[in-house]
Amino acid sequence: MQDHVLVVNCGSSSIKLALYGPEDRPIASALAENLGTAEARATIRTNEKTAIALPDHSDHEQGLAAIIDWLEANRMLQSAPGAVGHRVVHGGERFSESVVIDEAVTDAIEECADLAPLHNPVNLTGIRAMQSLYPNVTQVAVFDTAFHQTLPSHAYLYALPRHWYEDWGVRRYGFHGTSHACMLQTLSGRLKQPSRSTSLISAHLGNGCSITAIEQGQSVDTSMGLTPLEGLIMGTRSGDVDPGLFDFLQRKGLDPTTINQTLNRESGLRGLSGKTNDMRALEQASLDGDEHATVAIEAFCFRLARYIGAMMASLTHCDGLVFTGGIGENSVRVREKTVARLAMLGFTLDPERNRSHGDGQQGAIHADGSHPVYVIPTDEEGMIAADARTLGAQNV
Ligand SMILES: Nc1ncnc2c1ncn2[C@@H]1O[C@H](COP(=O)(O)OP(=O)(O)O)[C@@H](O)[C@H]1O
Ligand SMILES: CC(=O)OP(=O)(O)O
Ligand SMILES: [Mg+2]
Repeated sequence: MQDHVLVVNCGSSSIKLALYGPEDRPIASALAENLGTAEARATIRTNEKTAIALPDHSDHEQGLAAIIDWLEANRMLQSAPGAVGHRVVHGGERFSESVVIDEAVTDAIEECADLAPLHNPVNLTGIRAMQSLYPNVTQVAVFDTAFHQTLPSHAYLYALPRHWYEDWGVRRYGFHGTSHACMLQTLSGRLKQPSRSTSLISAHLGNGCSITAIEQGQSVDTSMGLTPLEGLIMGTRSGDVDPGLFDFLQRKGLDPTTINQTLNRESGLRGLSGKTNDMRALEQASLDGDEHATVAIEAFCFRLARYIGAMMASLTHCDGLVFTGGIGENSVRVREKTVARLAMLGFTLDPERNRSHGDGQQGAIHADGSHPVYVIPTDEEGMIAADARTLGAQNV
């Protein structure tokens, strides 16, 4: 298929959109933020960055329409795209690969909304908006959960009454699968070996953070669970807490919705620092002597190191520990502090390699004699575009 491909990732109040040219070359990306508020705005990056005006209180549909109008007016998209790929966060147990969206698929995404109330409803909004803009174009869903459908039952079952799983689907699903799959693909390419022979630990550290053990090309353990709240400390999410906390807080007078919102939006780095969820800002604050910022970074790295240790127990072999996502690719300090705790497991960084690969370029950063450690940029949009193009071509 020689057409353009659009990739759409709808968050609760934002849209990330990427436009790919005929040879899978990224041509433009757009970010619309604060949707539904008076501060709604969008920026488009091509060779340069352009801010575009959005009507007050623009919703997802208006935001998408404004971005697409701009791309058309600036001749980047001269006709309808060949396919649109959508990031869908929760696919439950139903989807182990990307699919062409039809009514049965949108129904299934809606059924999973209970499991990802912050993500799936807005993902559907994005799908419906693009269906109404481009009714004749193939729309493809790419699920964060799909790559983790290989998890063995000992890894995905919680130690809870069995019927909660059987009746309600209470199990660990895992997320960021597209990014972890990207790490598998990139590392295999780098090591010049097939994916099915590659084993690694992939740490995706963005606003959401998760870590996955991949054994011979398959996800065998991961830190996120029923929802994207479990596991590592994240920008605004707590990660693991004692389940006894819920009863305690309810007895303090907090209702379940408030508790859930607080764990998702006011916790993690933001909660610990009392300041921000932005790792770069925290690093600066810590250098300026802010003790809460220093503790937040320390806690983040401590939890991450513990999880890396746990993931080692899920593997029989490890071709590498891989850091990715905005923090994983860019934070020299997080990598340094985390790996410093892993000497007993055979990981040591080379400080100069760690620093020089801190600019987001792919590369090995371990000291000679250490188990391998890599920094590899993630490309979730590129992976989604590739699936959309393949399925779009099969669907003409
Ligand atoms: N140079 C940097 N040093 C430290 N942290 C960084 C740097 N650049 C980006 N980050 C952090 O990366 C995080 C965002 O990651 P990103 O993968 O872009 O997020 P998202 O999950 O929304 O795609 C933020 O905490 C940001 O501060
Ligand atoms: C699933 C998830 O955590 O997504 P994000 O990192 O985009 O918040
Ligand atoms: Mg990202």
